[in-house]
Amino acid sequence: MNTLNVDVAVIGAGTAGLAAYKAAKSHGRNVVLIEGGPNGTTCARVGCMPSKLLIAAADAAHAIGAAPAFGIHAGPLRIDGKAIMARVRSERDRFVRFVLEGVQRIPPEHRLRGYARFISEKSLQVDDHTVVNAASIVIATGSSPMLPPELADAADRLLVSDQVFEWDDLPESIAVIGAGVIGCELGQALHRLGVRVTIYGRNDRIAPLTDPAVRNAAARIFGDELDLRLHTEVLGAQRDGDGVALRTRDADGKERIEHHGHVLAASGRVPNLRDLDLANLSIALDERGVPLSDPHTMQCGDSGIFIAGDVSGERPLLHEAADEGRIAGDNAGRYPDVRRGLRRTPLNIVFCDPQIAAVGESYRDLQPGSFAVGEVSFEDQGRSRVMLQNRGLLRVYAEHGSGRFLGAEMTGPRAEHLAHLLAWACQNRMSIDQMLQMPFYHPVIEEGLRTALRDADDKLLHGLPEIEHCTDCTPGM
Ligand SMILES: Cc1cc2nc3c(=O)[nH]c(=O)nc-3n(C[C@H](O)[C@H](O)[C@H](O)COP(=O)(O)OP(=O)(O)OC[C@H]3O[C@@H](n4cnc5c(N)ncnc54)[C@H](O)[C@@H]3O)c2cc1C
Ligand SMILES: NC(=O)c1ccc[n+]([C@@H]2O[C@H](COP(=O)([O-])OP(=O)(O)OC[C@H]3O[C@@H](n4cnc5c(N)ncnc54)[C@H](O)[C@@H]3O)[C@@H](O)[C@H]2O)c1
Repeated sequence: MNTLNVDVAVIGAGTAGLAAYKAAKSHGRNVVLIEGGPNGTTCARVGCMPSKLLIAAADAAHAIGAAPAFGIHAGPLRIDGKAIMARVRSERDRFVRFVLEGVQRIPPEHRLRGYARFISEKSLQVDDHTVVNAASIVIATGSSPMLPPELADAADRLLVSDQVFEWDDLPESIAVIGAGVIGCELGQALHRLGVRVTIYGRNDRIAPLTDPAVRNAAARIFGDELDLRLHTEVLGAQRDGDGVALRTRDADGKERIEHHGHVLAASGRVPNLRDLDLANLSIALDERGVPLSDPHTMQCGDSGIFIAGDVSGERPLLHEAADEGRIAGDNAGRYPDVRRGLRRTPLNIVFCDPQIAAVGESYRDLQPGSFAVGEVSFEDQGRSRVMLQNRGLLRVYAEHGSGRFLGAEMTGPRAEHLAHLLAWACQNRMSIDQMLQMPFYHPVIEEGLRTALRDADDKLLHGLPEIEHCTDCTPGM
C-alpha cells in the first residue's frame, strides 16, 4: 500500500474538481487530484456538449421543415442518422480532447487514478493501492442518472443519456421517462430527427419551470408538436420482442401498454456519494444523504471537507460547478482561513425550441402577495412573428414597495439571451423602472421583454398583487 501526504486532496476530475485543483494550487499547496472514471468531464463527454450537438442537427432539420411557410421549398427532407451521430461523436471527441490536454498538463505526481473513499476526515483510501492523508479534502464526484426501479425489466432496452451519444444511428422509436431538462432537450431533438418519441411526465412539471402559467404555455407548445403525456405514471416496462412494452396509467386512471424500441430514463440524477463511505465522517447529512454545506464557502460544517458541483445537489449546472469548485478549492487551499466566494444570480436555460429559461428567484419560492407579475405573450410580438417563432410566454416578477426585479420564467424565442439580460439586471439589483430606462432597439425580441416590464411597472403602480399564485407547486414537485 502506498501512502501520500498532501495539503489538499480533490476527489473527481470533472469541471468542479479541475476548478478546485487550480484554486487550491494557487495557494502554493501540495494538491492531488483523484479520478476513478474516464477523464474528460461529464459536460464534454456525455452532457452539455454532445446534447447541444444533437440539438443543432435537430434545429437544422426543423428549419427545413419550417421553410415552406416562408415560400421556400428545399425538396424532400432526408435525415441521415449515421451522419448525424458521426458528427455528434467526432465534435464531442474534439471537446473532450481539449479537456484531456488540460488534465495532461497537471504534473503526473499530482494525479492519482482510482476511486476514493473516506477512512477518516483526513484520510482517503484510493482503490486498494494508496492511502492519501490530506489536511483538507474537496468532494467533487458529480452525479449519475437515476434509474426508476419500475423500468428495470426493460433490461438492455433501458438507456440513460450517456448512451445516446454513443449511438451510431438513430433508433426508430423511444419512450422518454421524465419531462425534465434532459427529457425536453433530447426528446424534442430526437422527435425532430424523425424518431417516434413519447415523453412521459408523472406530474405537470416541465423542465425547471415553477410558474403554472409558463408551464401551461410550455406544455401546450410541446404537446402540439410531439406526443407529451403529463400526469402519467409509468407502472412497468418489460423487454418485449425487439423493444419494450411500457405499462402506464394516465390522470383518468386509464392503463395502457404501448410498444417502444427503447426507454430513456430522464428522471433526474443522483449525487455520486454512495461509495464514499461518508459514515466514517462526523459531518451532518441532509435527508438525501448529501453533506450539509455553506453555499458561500462550500465547507461542510466546520470541517476541512468541502463539496462542489453536481454532487452537492444544489444547482447541477456547468457554470455553478465551476464556481463551486473554485470556491471549494480556494478554501481548501487556505483552510482554516475560510472565506465566502461569489455566488451568482440563478440562471437556468433549456435548449429546446422554444427555449425555456428561469432567472433569479423562482415563482414557487416567492412570497404570495409580495410581488407583481408582468407578462408578455410572444404570439403577437413583432420580431418573433417576422421569424415565425411567435410562440411562448414570459413572466417577470417584481417586488412591491421597492419595485425591484426578482426573477422571471419563460418559454419563447431566443430565451437564452433574454435570460442573460435578466440575470445581469437581477444580480445588479435593478428595479423595473431602471430596467425600462435601458435602450431597446427595434425590431427585436427584447421589445417583448419591455412589454412585460411595462406590464409589471403598471401593476406595481396600482399595487396589484399576483392573484393566481401557484397552489400546486409545493417544493419537490
Ligand atoms: C445530458 C446532459 C446535458 C447537460 N447540459 C447542460 C447544459 O447545457 N448546461 C449546463 O450548464 N449544464 C448541463 N448539464 C449539467 C453539467 O454537465 C453538470 O452540471 C456538470 O458537468 C457537473 O460537473 P461536476 O464536476 O460536478 O461533475 P463531473 O464532470 O461528472 O465530474 C465528477 C467526476 O468525479 C469522478 N468520481 C466520482 N466518484 C469518484 C470517486 N469516489 N473517486 C474518484 N473519482 C470519482 C467521476 O468519474 C467524474 O469524472 C448537462 C448534464 C447532462 C447529463
Ligand atoms: N440545459 C441545461 O442546462 C441542462 C441540460 C441537461 C441536463 N441538465 C442538468 O442535468 C440535471 C438532470 O436532468 P434530468 O432531466 O434528468 O432531471 P430533472 O430533475 O430536470 O427532471 C427529471 C424529471 O423526471 C421526472 N420523473 C422522475 N421520476 C419519474 C418517473 N418515475 N416517471 C416519470 N417522470 C419522472 C421528475 O418529475 C422531473 O420532472 C438537471 O437538473 C440539469 O441541472 C442541464
